[in-house]
Amino acid sequence: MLEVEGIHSFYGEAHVLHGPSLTVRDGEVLALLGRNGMGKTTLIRSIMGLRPPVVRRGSVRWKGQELLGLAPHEIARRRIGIVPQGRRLFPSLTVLEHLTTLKPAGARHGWTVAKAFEFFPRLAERKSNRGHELSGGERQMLAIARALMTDPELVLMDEPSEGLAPVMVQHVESIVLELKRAGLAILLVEQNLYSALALADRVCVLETGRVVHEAAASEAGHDHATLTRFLGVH
Ligand SMILES: Nc1ncnc2c1ncn2[C@@H]1O[C@H](COP(=O)(O)OP(=O)(O)OP(=O)(O)O)[C@@H](O)[C@H]1O
Repeated sequence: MLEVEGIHSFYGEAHVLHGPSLTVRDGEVLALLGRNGMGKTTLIRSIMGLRPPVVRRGSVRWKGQELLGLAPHEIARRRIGIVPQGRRLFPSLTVLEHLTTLKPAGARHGWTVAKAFEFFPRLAERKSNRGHELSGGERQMLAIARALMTDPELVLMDEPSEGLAPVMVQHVESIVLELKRAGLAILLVEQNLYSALALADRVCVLETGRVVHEAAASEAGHDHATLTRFLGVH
């Protein structure tokens, strides 16, 4: 279980997160919603120990242990993976190289390269292609496959469907559901409300760095007044 409690994150003197708290339970998908600039990416980066921002107060506990103050690679070693906003791939590395940077090709346990290729057959076909040669959808699959190479129990996904064609958005949704079925917990930042409601067990709305609403996804779907108020959807 991940427990974020009252964290305050800053970019220089700009105070962006004003003490949001949330919990991601084992094996659940929690969708983090909110309009642009409300602090979703900042929250993901704060959990993963990425700088900037700087977290000045609060706590991020994973299985009861404090993560704040640890470096991102130490957090990854505790089995938290990240699919960052904008994918963050290396243009000159091949698909295979992206995966083997994190886990040797001969590894036999957990998410191996072979298992990733079975899960993403398209990546197997493109294994010798470099990052810059991949389509948007292939890049997103690679970003997800790379996160899986750390054998995570929790994956932080920052807008995995951003900029993808509708057919790829559906594909990414089916991947999220399959990972959930495989037992992973997922904290999913998602701009598309309907996608979030279809994938998540619970939703949490962030507004100017504060959690302003939390609900089961099944209830949130019927609560148009709240959604309109916080997200501007109709
Ligand atoms: N590196 C940075 N330096 C300074 N301010 C930043 C930086 N990154 C984000 N911010 C500011 O922090 C606030 C929250 O941004 P953040 O990217 O976390 O929002 P978001 O909810 O993820 O939005 P989006 O959907 O647009 O990514 C915004 O006001 C943004 O301008």
